Amino acid sequence: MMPPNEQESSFPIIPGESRNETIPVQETWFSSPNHVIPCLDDDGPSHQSCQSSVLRQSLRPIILKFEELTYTIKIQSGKGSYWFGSQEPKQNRLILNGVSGIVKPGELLAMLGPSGSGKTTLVTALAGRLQGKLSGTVSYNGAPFTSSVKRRTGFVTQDDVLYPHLTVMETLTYTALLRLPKELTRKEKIQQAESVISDLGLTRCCNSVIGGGLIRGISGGERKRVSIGQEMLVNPSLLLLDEPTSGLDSTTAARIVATLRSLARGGRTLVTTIHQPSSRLYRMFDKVLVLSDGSPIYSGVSGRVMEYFGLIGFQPGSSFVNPADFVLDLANGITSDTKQYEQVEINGKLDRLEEQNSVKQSLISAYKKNLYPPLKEEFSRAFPQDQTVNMSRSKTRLTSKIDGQRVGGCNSQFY
Ligand SMILES: Nc1ncnc2c1ncn2[C@@H]1O[C@H](COP(=O)(O)OP(=O)(O)OP(=O)(O)O)[C@@H](O)[C@H]1O
Repeated sequence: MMPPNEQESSFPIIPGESRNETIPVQETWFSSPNHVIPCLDDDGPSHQSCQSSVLRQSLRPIILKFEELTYTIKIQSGKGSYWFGSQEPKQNRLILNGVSGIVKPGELLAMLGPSGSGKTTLVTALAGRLQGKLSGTVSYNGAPFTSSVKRRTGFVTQDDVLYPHLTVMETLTYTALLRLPKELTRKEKIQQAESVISDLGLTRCCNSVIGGGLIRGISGGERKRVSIGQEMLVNPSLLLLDEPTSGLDSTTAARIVATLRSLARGGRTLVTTIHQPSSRLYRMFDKVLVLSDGSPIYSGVSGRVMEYFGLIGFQPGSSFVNPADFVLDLANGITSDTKQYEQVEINGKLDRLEEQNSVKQSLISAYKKNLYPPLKEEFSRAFPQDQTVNMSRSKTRLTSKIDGQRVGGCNSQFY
């Protein structure tokens, strides 16, 4: 990890590009999104759920912190007989490479990246469910994953498992009866299920069967909302979701993300992976983490993503671009200069792979140089007593020139 130079701007200028050397960093560039105000008394969209003091008590704010997560798997080379097993030695494959971030109660973090970039692997690791060799640290309020954290964590996987013969109401009622604390009466548990059905807009289909396989049931979007509802029922303090909007129309997707944001504003910590959000969805995220082949290229406030990439020399082709499309292109190594990739494919020339890899590498280096040091400082501020992370308290400062004046201290609050 290269510490940025104290005296000069640490934003690299990409060689070969006519990029601006003066970096207009604003003082507020690293500040937290000021609209994020967790309110522990407001229970998000579910006002009825506030009725239960037991559930309200179960909401304990969780600061989720993950640092330098690296995950490697061993894979067979593919040579050899399928039936009798390969004689080739297994090879290591790096799935996550030095991924870090911090999410606080009241915030919604979206993980973006191309297919196969490691989003599901990362969210599974944060949910404490990843098998295999994971290095780095994940902490919940400065402590490791415990059964108490597990009880307060909800995880909505991409492939939900629901009983096809039960109705929506039955599914959520049975979940409530099974998962809610015994201090609640049966009536209160059923009320909680009804409240979640209403919050998630499932009233219209609450008596329809889930379906699946040969049984026709509720739609894919409704099914996804039932899965989210199952986790919402227990009022988790930390809610992790893998692709909650995949396969949904933009209105339903926006409704789900708005619900997630409301849940966050109610004092919860929300993390979701998302494949290709529209700009409407993107605006609802507080923070984003962008992965490229398992390595981070951005981790921070969502509203500053365009500014950051602009500062390191990557501008979008037009001023009206969806930030998500722009960062996904970058994560694939595609810049506005190399944007003629459609043409490239038509011509059958895929020899731009090398160029794309070099763009990815420069974005990964820029992240390490510019974003990781202030993030590391934020870690030490969030939990100075944290024993789970061995941090070097480097006094790195990002400095820049604005109109000839040196502006320092931008490391103060990236998050
Ligand atoms: N157990 C495993 N065995 C083999 N490959 C794996 C395993 N786990 C993850 N991978 C590989 O790791 C990479 C990241 O997978 P992951 O599912 O995390 O990506 P993703 O960003 O969520 O993709 P998508 O958006 O398509 O769901 C993929 O290339 C995947 O094939």
